[in-house]
Amino acid sequence: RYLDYPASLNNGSQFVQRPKETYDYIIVGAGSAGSVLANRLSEDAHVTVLLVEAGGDDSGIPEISTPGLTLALDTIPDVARTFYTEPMKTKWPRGRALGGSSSINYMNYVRGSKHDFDRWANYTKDPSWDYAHALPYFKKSEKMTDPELKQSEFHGGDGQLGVTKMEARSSFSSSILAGFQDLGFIYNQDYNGRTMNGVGKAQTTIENGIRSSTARAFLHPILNRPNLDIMVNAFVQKVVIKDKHAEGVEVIFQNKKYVVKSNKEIILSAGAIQSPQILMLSGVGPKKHLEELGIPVVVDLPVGQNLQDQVYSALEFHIKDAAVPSFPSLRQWLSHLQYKFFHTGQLSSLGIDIMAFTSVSEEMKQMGWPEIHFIIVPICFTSMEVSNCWTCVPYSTRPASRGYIQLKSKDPFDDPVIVPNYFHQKVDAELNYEGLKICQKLSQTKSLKSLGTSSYHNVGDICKQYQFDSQEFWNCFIRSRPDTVFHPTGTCKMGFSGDPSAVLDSKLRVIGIKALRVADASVMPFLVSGNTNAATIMIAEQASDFIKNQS
Ligand SMILES: Cc1cc2nc3c(=O)[nH]c(=O)nc-3n(C[C@H](O)[C@H](O)[C@H](O)COP(=O)(O)OP(=O)(O)OC[C@H]3O[C@@H](n4cnc5c(N)ncnc54)[C@H](O)[C@@H]3O)c2cc1C
Repeated sequence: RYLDYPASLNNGSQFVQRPKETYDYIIVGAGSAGSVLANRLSEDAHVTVLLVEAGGDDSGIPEISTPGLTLALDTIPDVARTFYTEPMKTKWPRGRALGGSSSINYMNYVRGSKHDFDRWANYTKDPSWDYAHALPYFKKSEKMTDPELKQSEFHGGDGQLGVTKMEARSSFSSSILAGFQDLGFIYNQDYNGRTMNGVGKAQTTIENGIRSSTARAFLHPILNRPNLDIMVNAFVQKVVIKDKHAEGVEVIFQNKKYVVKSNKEIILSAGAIQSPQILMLSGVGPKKHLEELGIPVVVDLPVGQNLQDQVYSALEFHIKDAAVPSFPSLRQWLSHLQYKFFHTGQLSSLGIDIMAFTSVSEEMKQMGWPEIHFIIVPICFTSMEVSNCWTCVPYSTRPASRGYIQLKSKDPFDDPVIVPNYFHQKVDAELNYEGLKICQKLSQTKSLKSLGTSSYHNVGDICKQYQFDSQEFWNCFIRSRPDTVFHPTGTCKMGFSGDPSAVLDSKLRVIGIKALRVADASVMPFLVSGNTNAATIMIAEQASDFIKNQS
């Protein structure tokens, strides 16, 4: 079966063609977390590190490096692997190249609230995860380029990950900024600072107009480190565990199977879908489920449970003045030239310039812990209309619904079963409804009206059995078209000692197995109040120190 596995991205000579028999550390997956771990662990010249990535080299693919071409990534074969949820077929792409999902994501740099990290620390009973301990790790990896924010106590300027603060350059962006303020949102100049609530300019993982994926930030500068081997187009099918000790990994590479051993530790960073899949294929997972598939059980753990993902139903609006200038050929040509020579202009960003956060309940308002995140996109998704249309995406930041991931079969190349249970908890739909009402009001503000924002673009024929604009109507609307914010997490959850729902201890060690950790988005016990790339990078920074300090 593995002979069919696609390997079409570049497999350049700087990558390993034949792995050594043994390394000190083996990292599975070169995504947001794995790239950081590879960099930090190989800083010590006395240890050897192998990084194994299922996808290929990310360099030389303009759709990855050029922020304005992100949506065109859909047309590039093999930079992503697309999974589908059940029972509703929502598309879940995951990056499959160096940089993983950070090579295909929308580059919003949102860390989450300090309350999110304090919640992790309270839950795991481990202060390493509280905000006071997390903040230095966020700052460590960050290379903030905004001169004002760079001076702030909340930001770092000397790290690897380029972060830029967007400008409200177009009349559309400045109208959105003003529109939220018309609704009473305060202007917040840094949602990654003291508080998240309010409206402000987006921060993005872009440096000098180029996507700062974790591959570009953490791997490209160290490709020549002699103690770091990187295998691309190499697929790990399981961890070899003997006497509850992780000894090595089985890797499929160029149609051959290799068993590579580790002297110290194996770290799974294959993401929230594939880290639990690899664990289950290795015999670590829910006993009954593994037995049904005939997989010998090594440790009975709730792997794949606790799946959390943010979900939304968005509203799209027509607009008279184009949100994104349309691309007649001359303009397109100039835009490409401008980008080629200066890395500026329309192609240097994805056009998401403004973000807003709000709380609904009085308690959350007092705490400043946002319950809804608004992402404003200057195009319409349902029709991919790039002009005269904009989208308001409101999503509940900390959904209460929980789903799960299970194996479909023993075949490592089979997609797992993904059941997100979107809107199973009523409160998630209620918050989406609150968000949609704010989107409606936003479209009616003086600032948006002056641009000619008019009727809805995506309401159409849907839910016609209900009176338009009634709560029943919106309830039906929300449930009939849920879409992912692309933030699956929690499927290898860390927990407190004795926690029956945990897969990992609070230092990210797989419970009951020696020399095996997980470090990626799957370890989060609860979603953060925003996007997940920054928090995943922070997790990898912490994990690197746990490993170096042998804690
Ligand atoms: C379309 C999209 C838009 C997003 N937008 C944003 C955004 O704007 N801001 C934000 O903060 N977050 C965003 N995210 C989410 C964010 O990018 C992810 O949460 C984050 O990248 C997850 O990091 P990770 O290390 O857990 O996994 P990944 O980055 O997905 O890395 C996993 C890696 O492991 C590799 N792998 C998997 N299985 C194997 C195997 N068996 N053998 C070898 N290698 C394997 C994969 O190929 C991949 O490279 C977005 C995600 C997507 C998909």
